[in-house]
Amino acid sequence: MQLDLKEVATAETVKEEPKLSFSGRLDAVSEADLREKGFLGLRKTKLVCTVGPACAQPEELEVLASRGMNVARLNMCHNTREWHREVIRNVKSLNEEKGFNVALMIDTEGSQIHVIDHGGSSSVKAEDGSAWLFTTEKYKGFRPLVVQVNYDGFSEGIVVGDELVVEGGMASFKVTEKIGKDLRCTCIDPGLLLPRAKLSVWRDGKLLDSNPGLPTLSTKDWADIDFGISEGVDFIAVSFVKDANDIKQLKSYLASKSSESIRVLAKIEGLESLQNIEDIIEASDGIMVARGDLGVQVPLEQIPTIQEEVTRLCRQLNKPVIVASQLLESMIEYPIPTRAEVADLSEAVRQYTDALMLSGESAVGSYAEKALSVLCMASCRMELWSREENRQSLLSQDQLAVSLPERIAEQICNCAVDMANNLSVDAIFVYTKHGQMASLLSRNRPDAPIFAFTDSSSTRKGLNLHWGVIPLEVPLSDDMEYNIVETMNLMKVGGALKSGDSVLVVSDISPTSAMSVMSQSVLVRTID
Ligand SMILES: Nc1ncnc2c1ncn2[C@@H]1O[C@H](COP(=O)(O)OP(=O)(O)O)[C@@H](O)[C@H]1O
Ligand SMILES: C=C(OP(=O)(O)O)C(=O)O
Ligand SMILES: [K+]
Ligand SMILES: [Mg+2]
Repeated sequence: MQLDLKEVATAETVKEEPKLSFSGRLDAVSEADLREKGFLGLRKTKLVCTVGPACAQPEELEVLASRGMNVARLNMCHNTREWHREVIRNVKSLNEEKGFNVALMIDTEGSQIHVIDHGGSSSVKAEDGSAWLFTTEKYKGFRPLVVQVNYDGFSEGIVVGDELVVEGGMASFKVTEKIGKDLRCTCIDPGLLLPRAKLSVWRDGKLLDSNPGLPTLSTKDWADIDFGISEGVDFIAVSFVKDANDIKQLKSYLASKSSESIRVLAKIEGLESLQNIEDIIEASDGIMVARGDLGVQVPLEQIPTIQEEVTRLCRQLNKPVIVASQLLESMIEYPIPTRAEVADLSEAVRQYTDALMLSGESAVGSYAEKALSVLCMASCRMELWSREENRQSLLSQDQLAVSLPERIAEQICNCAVDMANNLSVDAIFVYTKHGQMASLLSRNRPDAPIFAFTDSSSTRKGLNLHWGVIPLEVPLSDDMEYNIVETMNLMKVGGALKSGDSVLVVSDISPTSAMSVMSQSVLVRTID
């Protein structure tokens, strides 16, 4: 259906509505990218950066934001709440003053067992056959051959003969004696002990659940969550999720605090989370494949297939997924990545992950900006290749929805993307309240970018994690014609839409009952 835009724009039926506000403008980065590279040049894969001492100053955050950071992650394992508060406020000021749209994520510490900073040099070598004491005693300073462990109950359930493995294999120790809560051990696999290195316990080649009594969310985590609510973050990533109840519990807490708009992400980093993976994905608003701790709990050679399977399941169940940890680890120290790192992150992009994440590369590394541009360039290159190879046509998508209105929305989005690809439209516009149709369009990984117009600031921030979606906040009217004309004008003013461009339009802003079938629409417009 081809419509004459000029005719629509001058039609008398157009109501007087408030003009689109400043926030309705395209974010500064998409606008610049669009001008430089055009619609098809826009990056689809989203980028998450962990903020640490190396990038926390406003100027440093601005560099990351202008280079494409979509989400700033704060790892609550480290530093003080005051420090994190300052970062959150700096990011929000940047958004307001410089027109960025960076969302904020806090990541809980969770109940993990790790080595306490030993106060010595940044790493300590454990020699083969050397005798060590793992203790819960609290002391300051460095003692040779003693390792301080953070959790008082860490040795419960551990017996003589068990193995303590540091960071998934940096070093291993055999338990030779239990002395109260402490363990005497012999190093059987020499290596390095880094500050805060994580510990796992193995018996007869099998991982033990060494902290069965510990809740997924500790008292400190709940305090950090309250902090996140009061600072108005957009995402909470929950570490060491065991089952769907962990997520449901947090979501009902958020609802009780009228903060249900905060999205809850489940981090897949333990054996139990893998056993309950489908339920966890269904209960959460998104997933992080946390390969760091996953590598402590499962043999490393299983991680690639777990990543691919979790990524596939997330798209199937229409939840955004982040592939995280060690993507460009060598860039913490060096200005260029290894070829293997580029191959690894490109593989995640080829699997159509929604987002990639930097950890130490941005938090403590010397080359955060360079690492981010490696992610940008490698993602764009792989996205282009996937388009040219027509890889999305290989994607099989089983039906997701159950109720009739949901099935209709899903079918509209599947067909709309098919149509957009076949017609080679320049852009897809979707008008959306809660982001549902924007995510259903994204799920199909279309060639054209999806501009999602919403009147909810939390929907806008939430959509920051979805592949190929550029969210904008605008006042929406019940009059669809008005919305279309205003947003087309908005995009024309910024120079994003030009004469001859074609746009496919989808909407879910009418009531979402079966009665709304008629008002959910797909149409294609050519700009004159
Ligand atoms: N807010 C922070 N303050 C200080 N250091 C941080 C902060 N966030 C991250 N880091 C540092 O960056 C490293 C990588 O971050 P991340 O992968 O999130 O943590 P972890 O190593 O605990 O899994 C951390 O080990 C820590 O040294
Ligand atoms: C992202 C991860 O979690 P964290 O950095 O909090 O340990 C991970 O383990 O890969
Ligand atoms: K964490
Ligand atoms: Mg982890």
